[in-house]
Amino acid sequence: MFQSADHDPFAAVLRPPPGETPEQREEREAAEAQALEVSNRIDAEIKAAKYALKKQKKPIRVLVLGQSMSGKTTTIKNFQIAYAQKSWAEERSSWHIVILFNLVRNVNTIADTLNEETTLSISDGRRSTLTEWHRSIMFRLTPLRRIEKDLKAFLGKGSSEAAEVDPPKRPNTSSGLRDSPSASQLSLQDDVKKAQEFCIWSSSGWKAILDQVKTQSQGKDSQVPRVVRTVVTSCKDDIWNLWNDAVAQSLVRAKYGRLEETPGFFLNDIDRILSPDYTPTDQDIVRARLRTTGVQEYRFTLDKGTGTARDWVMYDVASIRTSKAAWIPYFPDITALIFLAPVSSFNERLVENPRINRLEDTFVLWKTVCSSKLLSNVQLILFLNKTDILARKLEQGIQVKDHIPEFGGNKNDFLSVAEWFRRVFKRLFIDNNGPSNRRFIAHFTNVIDTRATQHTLQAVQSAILRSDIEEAGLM
Ligand SMILES: Nc1nc2c(ncn2[C@@H]2O[C@H](COP(=O)(O)OP(=O)(O)OP(=O)(O)O)[C@@H](O)[C@H]2O)c(=O)[nH]1
Ligand SMILES: [Mg+2]
Repeated sequence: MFQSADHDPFAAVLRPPPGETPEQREEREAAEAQALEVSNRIDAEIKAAKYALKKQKKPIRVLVLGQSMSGKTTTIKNFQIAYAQKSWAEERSSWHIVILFNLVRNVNTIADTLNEETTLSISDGRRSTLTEWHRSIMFRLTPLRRIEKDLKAFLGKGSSEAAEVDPPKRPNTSSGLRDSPSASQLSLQDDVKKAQEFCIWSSSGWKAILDQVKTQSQGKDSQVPRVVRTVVTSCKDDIWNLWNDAVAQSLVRAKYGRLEETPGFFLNDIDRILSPDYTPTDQDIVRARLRTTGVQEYRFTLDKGTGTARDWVMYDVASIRTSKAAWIPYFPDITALIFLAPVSSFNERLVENPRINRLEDTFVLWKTVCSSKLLSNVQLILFLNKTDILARKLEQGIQVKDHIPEFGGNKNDFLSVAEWFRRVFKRLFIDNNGPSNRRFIAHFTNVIDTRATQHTLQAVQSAILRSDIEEAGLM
């Protein structure tokens, strides 16, 4: 209800005193102005102190580690979906060209297999399983060779797999990495030399590549995405017919197993991807494949669930295979390490060294991480990843014991196998953890399932924050 000035206590206080002389008025106004100035100064000081405090609050640093193709970058994409929606939305359309590149590679992989069959049949002196129909389709698909080459040039290093390129070499850069190891780490000097490659390459992360795509799409190379779309669209029927041909499928299966389960496979989505109004979905983006080279740094502000915002820096550490942990001293102040173990790889061999089983290689890397004294205060979080592919392989009857003899006569169903793998990782953790009192934390994941992964990330966030608080001695 309206109150008259007579009943308003503030109006009463602020009203000039009755009978105030002009001198008294001047004096009063000067005092009021001074009081206002002091109040403004205090406000500014509080603001500056708050800002300094915020700046002082160190970000939480998380290493993401695992062999090539284990799902490190895909895990970080999930963090971006959860905590950096704006930049995720901005990048969405740029993924289109990466997805087209993946699709073109799928087609050329099939064409390579068919070419091989032609060569082999000639050298074996037998009749090829291919017909004139195959040959004419392959002829019409030859422009896709040139398209793949152009796209590789357009997208840069990340578009070639590790086996296709020389190991990266570059001088060290800054961005949160230590310039040189401390005195206590001098024994690692030799390894450190080899670790030159573990520097942050701002030029090869997916963000840098997408920025480049954006810039090039506006500049002189702007015709590349348009030409790619036009050429691929003109080949669409041939691509679809070839992919659905029984002879081609059996040759591809004999060489690669199920091509549709390999990373960056988009042939079954060709209609959708080539439709004029196509925009990549979250699912398409997490399935797209771009290799990471060197070490990439990603920053997020995480505030969901905790009430207070906190900056996180995540390092996507690619190209790590060495069991000598030369790279460790380069990452100071790490709170947690997310380790990606692709459990579906139990029947695969390393591309770089076909004598080594991929999962056994992961066991070795995990052991190195668990036993590292430099990481002894770092909370380890294990993602037993690619469980969807593991389940499919076991359903197809692939026997774990044929590839990992220690598995022996255990049951070959998903639950038994997954639990057996978890126990192996846990045993390696316990045996190599030393005096550290950190807990064993493991999650079964399929990081291309963005919904399920969001739940895992919440648990991961809580575990990491808890570890950060414990380290600060607040618990
Ligand atoms: N089906 C399935 N695919 C996955 C999963 N995790 C990752 N992928 C796919 O596997 C491919 C490789 O994943 P990345 O995240 O690029 O692997 P990475 O560890 O970053 O590999 P590098 O950059 O070579 O070190 C991508 O095409 C992903 O979509 C998973 O849990 N299930
Ligand atoms: Mg990567």
